[in-house]
Amino acid sequence: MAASKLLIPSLSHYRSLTSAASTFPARLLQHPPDLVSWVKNQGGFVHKAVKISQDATYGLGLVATAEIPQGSDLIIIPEHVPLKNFGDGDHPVLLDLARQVPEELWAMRLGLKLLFERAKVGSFWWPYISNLPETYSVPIFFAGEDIKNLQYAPLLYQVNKRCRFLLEFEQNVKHAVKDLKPSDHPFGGKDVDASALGWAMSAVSSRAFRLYGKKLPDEAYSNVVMMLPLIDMCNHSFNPNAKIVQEQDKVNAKMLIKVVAERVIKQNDPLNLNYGCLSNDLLLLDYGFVIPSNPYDCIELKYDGALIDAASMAAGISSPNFASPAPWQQQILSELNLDGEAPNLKVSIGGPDLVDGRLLAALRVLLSSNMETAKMCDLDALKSLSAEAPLGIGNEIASLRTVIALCVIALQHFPTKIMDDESQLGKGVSASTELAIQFRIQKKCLIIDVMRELTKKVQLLLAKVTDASRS
Ligand SMILES: C[S@@+](CC[C@H](N)C(=O)[O-])C[C@H]1O[C@@H](n2cnc3c(N)ncnc32)[C@H](O)[C@@H]1O
Repeated sequence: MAASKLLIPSLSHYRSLTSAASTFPARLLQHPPDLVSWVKNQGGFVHKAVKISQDATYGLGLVATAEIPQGSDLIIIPEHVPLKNFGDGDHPVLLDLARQVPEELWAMRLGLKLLFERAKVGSFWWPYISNLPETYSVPIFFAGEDIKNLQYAPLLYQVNKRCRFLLEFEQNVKHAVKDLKPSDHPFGGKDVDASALGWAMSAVSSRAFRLYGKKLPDEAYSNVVMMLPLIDMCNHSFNPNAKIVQEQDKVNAKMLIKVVAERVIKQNDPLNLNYGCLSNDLLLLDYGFVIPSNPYDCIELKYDGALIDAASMAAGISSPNFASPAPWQQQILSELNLDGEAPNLKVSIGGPDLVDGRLLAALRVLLSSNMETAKMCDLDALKSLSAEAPLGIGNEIASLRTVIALCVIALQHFPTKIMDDESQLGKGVSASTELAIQFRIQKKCLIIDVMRELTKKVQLLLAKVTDASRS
């Protein structure tokens, strides 16, 4: 839903950690060491036709300088090269701080290790770290105005949460290191403020991969988050030409991490990995970019009887009863976890399913007056948009029209229209304002696309009703 007025903390007023370099995107060192050579010197492999290149939109990336056959190894890095989380023997103060980080902000844990290595004189990973971007385009660094420019409350909530965490964690870090001798100081005596913590968290969230770690007693593998030097120069595509593979080295049984060509890669093609089937919310929060027409993007709504009653009435349904369901309907809502002791009221519109299955099932059931049919119907069929009108065509038309009306309400919550957004973009705005406006344009386009798709479905159903009444 669109944003209400919130007091939004932001890290934008914090001074950058280092002086600005002249190249885009600025790196920690203006002339960092060559990463390809470093990986090779560490016993790694880099295909001779793979080079680092610069792109105006994506920053640095990897590109093929000649055609590369499908199945070729592109990069191999040995086990000691990835930057991983602290182990038991590591700095006790940092281990303790890492334990204070909530699970959902896992990137901060590895971020502490990254800051530790960044501050350490002679760090093994300095050739890698010095190649990292100096700044990130994630919304925690947006000015307050640009956070508001996102116009979408669930994302504002997440940005707010991250900013508050970083401001509080800054105090914890300061407290933890204040009485340490210089030789014990984990950051070489350097001040680590919320901006430095935000830099590290963003470096990790935008570049780390979740891979297999150690084999567990039950023969499964643990999950480990790692930063993969050079491999993390690959940019993202939902239609990637490369993938990451883990393999055991035949010589010393150590784990190798490889990037392999998934198909023929033509000369001058960028090497892309799929970072995951992520919504624009996650892409923006963790990586600082959005994908136009992202098939995994969606809008989040709260399942709320009064809101759905309003939507149903707007859709022309005479007396909907979402706010006061019958006991048998309430029973099905509980099975959908939309009612009961600890319901999950978060539902979504958009993404591959178009309409959240739980929302669709609830609409179908609450708009049905036929208890017997509804109770007999399989829950999976009720949740599936591709199931052919499981509770009848009239019920299906009413359900889909209600979703369309919910879309209209969601659209009305945005303070500006797409036309306004586009004209603002046309005037020339800062990079973060542009990103925020692109984000909200994409959300609005998504809603309109869903409405279009559902309207088509309603029209097909209406045509069926007309055909049936003629015959
Ligand atoms: C793993 S790094 C890739 C290397 C990075 N481009 C660099 O300059 O170091 C991920 C970052 O690359 C950029 N990026 C990757 N894929 C992108 C895409 N499809 N569109 C826009 N930016 C992208 C974003 O800044 C993202 O945070």
